[in-house]
Amino acid sequence: MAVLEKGNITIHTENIFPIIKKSLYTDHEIFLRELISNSVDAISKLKMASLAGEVQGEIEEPEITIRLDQSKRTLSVSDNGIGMTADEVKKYINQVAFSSAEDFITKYEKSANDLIGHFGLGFYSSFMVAQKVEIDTLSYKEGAEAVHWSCDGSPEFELSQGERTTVGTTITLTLQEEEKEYAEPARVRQLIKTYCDFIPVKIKLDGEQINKQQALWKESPQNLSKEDYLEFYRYLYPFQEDPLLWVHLNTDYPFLLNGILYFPKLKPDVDFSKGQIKLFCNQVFVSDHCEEIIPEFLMPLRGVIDSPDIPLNVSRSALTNDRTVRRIADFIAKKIGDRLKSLYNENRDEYIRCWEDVGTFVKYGSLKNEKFKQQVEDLIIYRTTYQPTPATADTPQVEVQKESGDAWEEVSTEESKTTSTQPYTTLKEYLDRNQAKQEKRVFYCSDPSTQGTYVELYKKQGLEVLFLDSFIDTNYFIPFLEREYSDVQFSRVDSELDQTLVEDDKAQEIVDPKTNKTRNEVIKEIFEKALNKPRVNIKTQAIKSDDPQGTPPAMVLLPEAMRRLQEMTALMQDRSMGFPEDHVLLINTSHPLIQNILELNQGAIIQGSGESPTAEMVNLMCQHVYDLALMAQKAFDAEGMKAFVERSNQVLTKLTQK
Ligand SMILES: Nc1ncnc2c1ncn2[C@@H]1O[C@H](COP(=O)(O)OP(=O)(O)OP(=O)(O)O)[C@@H](O)[C@H]1O
Repeated sequence: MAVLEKGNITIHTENIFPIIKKSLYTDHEIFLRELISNSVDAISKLKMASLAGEVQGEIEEPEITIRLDQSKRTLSVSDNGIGMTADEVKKYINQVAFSSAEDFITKYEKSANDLIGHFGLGFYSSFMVAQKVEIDTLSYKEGAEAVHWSCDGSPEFELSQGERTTVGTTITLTLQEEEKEYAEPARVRQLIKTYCDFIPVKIKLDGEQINKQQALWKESPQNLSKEDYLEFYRYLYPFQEDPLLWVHLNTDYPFLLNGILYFPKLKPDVDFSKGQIKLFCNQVFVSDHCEEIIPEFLMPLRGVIDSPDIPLNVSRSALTNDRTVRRIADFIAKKIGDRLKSLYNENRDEYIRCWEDVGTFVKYGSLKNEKFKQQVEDLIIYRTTYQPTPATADTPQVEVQKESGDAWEEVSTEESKTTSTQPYTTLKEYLDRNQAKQEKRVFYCSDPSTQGTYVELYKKQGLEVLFLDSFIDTNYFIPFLEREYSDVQFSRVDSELDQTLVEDDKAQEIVDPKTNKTRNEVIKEIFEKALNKPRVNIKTQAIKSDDPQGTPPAMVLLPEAMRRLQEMTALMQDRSMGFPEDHVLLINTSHPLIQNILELNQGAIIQGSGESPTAEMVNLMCQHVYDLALMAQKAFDAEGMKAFVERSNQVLTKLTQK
């Protein structure tokens, strides 16, 4: 075999190999992905040359073959791509690759950990696992001669005449002893499945094709069915619930990007910081972590993004600041917003069905990203007590933007086809509808289980209440809404009773001629005396109702400003907020029970003794009324519960005494 050239690789490669081997790549296995990517490139280059009429005759069906020999510890990757001439080997392997490797090393020597850890050295990453690398190649060019190149990891290479007879390239690695696993068929199959499953060229091992998947994101959405998208999701995320909806991304300007992003059903402990989107580059798997590419608020999404325009051989911090990456992030966010808009506008029932999960995501996105907020602010809906009748139900008009090449699909179930029973509204609709009655006030409920009584009361009086009862609502979204709608007052249903709920007809009626005290004053005094709790602010109001028996005799209120101060203090001290001792006890003077207590108390006064059985009964009743009101707020501790049970028994005994 004639040696064409023997020489030293000119750059300071003594420094390169130890670094390649040790510090740059934590995952040695990626060498195989690099070799296969090069083969795919070579195959597509040959195809292009053929289309340009540069290749004589038909080209073979593209194919990559992997051969393993465990006894010789070799692995080879063969392709029937474009091949290389001796000059090209000199240019692309000896010079270009080494010089780019040197640039690379110079740049990252000091901060090897700052590397994205993928791509960059391409072909030379083979030296992470090989003690010797050989290239056998024959160019497609007319008259080209086969070339053999070999390098044992030292700065010396050898270029000689080769024996290859078919166009293409074979790279053969003689593996280092500690890397011999890469000659095992099972290990190689697993690597191909991870990195190269979606590659559009057949990869064969032992005569069998080992990459099988169709890269669905590269297909035209028009040719895909709902089942195709679901199947693909199930393949990517096995044993997970089906996604709620998805968006197929397709653009080639100003950057090339394809992908399919799915909205999964959110788990309550969703961690917004960890992404599960898979990043591909030309159908080769790159990473499960695209935190630098995807805006944080899109992290709950799943699926695939494939873009050769995402720079992969730069540091993570450089990636975050990269202009194209920022544009890609904006593009994705916009597409997600468009997707939600179209669903909102075209299938509101379906939108509502997904809202519980999608809503958290949309609200979080609005908090995090101003542009996204502007896009979705009219799409944020709230569960409401309002019951629209078909005649008055107004469907808000939302402009829909559509671009060709995008396809929207969603999972529709049988139940979603029936009209939703839970009414939802936007804030704008709420404000418009209630302008006359409530002006610019929004009543909301943050916990239906403890504020149910209050919600009922508002509802009966025709006041509309919104439910802002998710974790994100109470902790972040309500303050956000208050900032956004600074002219609107948001009050929780248990913060105070709206004036429309009370009547003051009887309030000023004098009931004690001796002292000239009004009915309300007397009731207040009775409770103050019976409860003896200076931190509880007792108020008296008559709740308006056609059926006073149906209203609560008393309610515990937590005025908005006071409650927030307490919440904030608790948050700052990093403790959960117990039920505040300072609160308002509102006595509903129109309730028959309060009326009875008043009359009972008057009887006790006539007897002239505070210690009389009647007076004692009044005390017990007042405490009981207070406890029942607390109970509606779930504000009982163990002590309180014990006292309540004991007193209940006492009251029942007294009532049943002959
Ligand atoms: N199987 C192959 N067939 C033909 N040419 C090849 C093959 N493998 C490598 N080459 C040539 O060698 C060059 C250097 O390859 P290398 O993998 O180092 O870098 P790259 O592919 O250009 O970039 P990347 O860093 O993205 O891998 C390629 O650009 C190509 O011209």
